[in-house]
Amino acid sequence: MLNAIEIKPDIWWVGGIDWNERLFHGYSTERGITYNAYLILDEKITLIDTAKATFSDEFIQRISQVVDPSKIDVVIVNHVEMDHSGSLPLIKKIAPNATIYAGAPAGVNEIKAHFGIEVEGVKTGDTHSIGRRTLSFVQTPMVHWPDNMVTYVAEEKLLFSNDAFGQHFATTKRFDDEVDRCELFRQAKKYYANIVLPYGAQTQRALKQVAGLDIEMIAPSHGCIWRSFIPEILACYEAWSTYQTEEKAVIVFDSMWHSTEKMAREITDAFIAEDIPAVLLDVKASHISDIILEMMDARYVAVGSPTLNSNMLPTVAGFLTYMRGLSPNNSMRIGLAFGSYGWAPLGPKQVYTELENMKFQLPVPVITQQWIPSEEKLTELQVAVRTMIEESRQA
Ligand SMILES: Cc1cc2nc3c(=O)[nH]c(=O)nc-3n(C[C@H](O)[C@H](O)[C@H](O)COP(=O)(O)O)c2cc1C
Repeated sequence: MLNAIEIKPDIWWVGGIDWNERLFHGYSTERGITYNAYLILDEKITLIDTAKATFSDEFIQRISQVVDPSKIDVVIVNHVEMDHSGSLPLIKKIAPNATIYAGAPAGVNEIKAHFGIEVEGVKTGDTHSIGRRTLSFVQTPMVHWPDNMVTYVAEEKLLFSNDAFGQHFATTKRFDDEVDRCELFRQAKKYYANIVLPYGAQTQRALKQVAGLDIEMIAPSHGCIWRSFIPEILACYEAWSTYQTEEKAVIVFDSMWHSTEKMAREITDAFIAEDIPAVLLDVKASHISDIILEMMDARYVAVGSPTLNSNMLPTVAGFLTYMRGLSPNNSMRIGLAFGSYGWAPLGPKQVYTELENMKFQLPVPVITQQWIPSEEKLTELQVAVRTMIEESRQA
């Protein structure tokens, strides 16, 4: 087993590593997950967050390598979701005299609802001395649950950021500069796209709140700790939370007999012909959480479905439902709906209505094709792409 790791003098990583989790509440986690918890040895022995219940054995073993777990005096619950709080009842049993703190009122109420445990509430601006160090709390509601908060230790210039700045990335390495940088930022972006995306305004507020803090280390509750690339990840969060897009097209489709696929390929080629990077994704082959990752910074999004039993294909509907929930501020994006049909073009029309409801700019009406795409239809698609690009350039 990987031992507890000292991340600063007397501050230890004691979390769990979930090497083989591949689907985490509908999010494909191809690199696994870590549940990070941290132990501070001070006059009051303090635990920052816990681990998913199924990882409580390794979590307790790691704490035991550093200190007798029954000696824990203080537990901070930055977030009540059970991947971080699942081992709280066990800690409460092992260290019954520990004082547990969570954000008030949401965190306090959620812990009671999950575990029937009464805890102390803290609010933004509250501080708690644990000896040589003082913990300061900043509530960051809806980044990504109502209870979220971060804990700052000024003496260490250390921010325990919980889910913010996290990545689903199982590794024996604990720091950003010890792992492949491209993979690290890809996983940070995928995490943002699938977890934090609906909460851009709240993330902006949280970024402003922590902007005044002197930070040399950000220790999230998932993945690697940031110490070498803090300005870079802060810049990413600034861009992602303000929904910045770039000249990039994502074409998403499903197809039974390749007609809609042929249309999707034509659209892709039309973007490439205009020197715009394009990504072609069949929803059968790509997980929706990866499609959202690709889509997050794309200015152009084309979605295609044929008609099946008077509807769009369920795979495409699933993707659109997922996108709707993540509400990625599509008003900055130019959309296109397309698809094939046999006798009534209801599938592509439904796609169009969905994109319209999600506030995409739609300069071109839905493009439908009865049965197999004709040469004229393929030309119409090329023209549509050029219209989309003009629309963007005029804005
Ligand atoms: C099981 C099945 C159900 C279909 N239902 C409809 C329908 O309700 N309305 C319609 O217009 N076409 C329907 N079609 C025809 C397809 O939409 C048509 O073959 C289309 O060209 C398929 O596009 P694709 O090659 O992209 O899959 C159906 C086809 C299949 C195989």
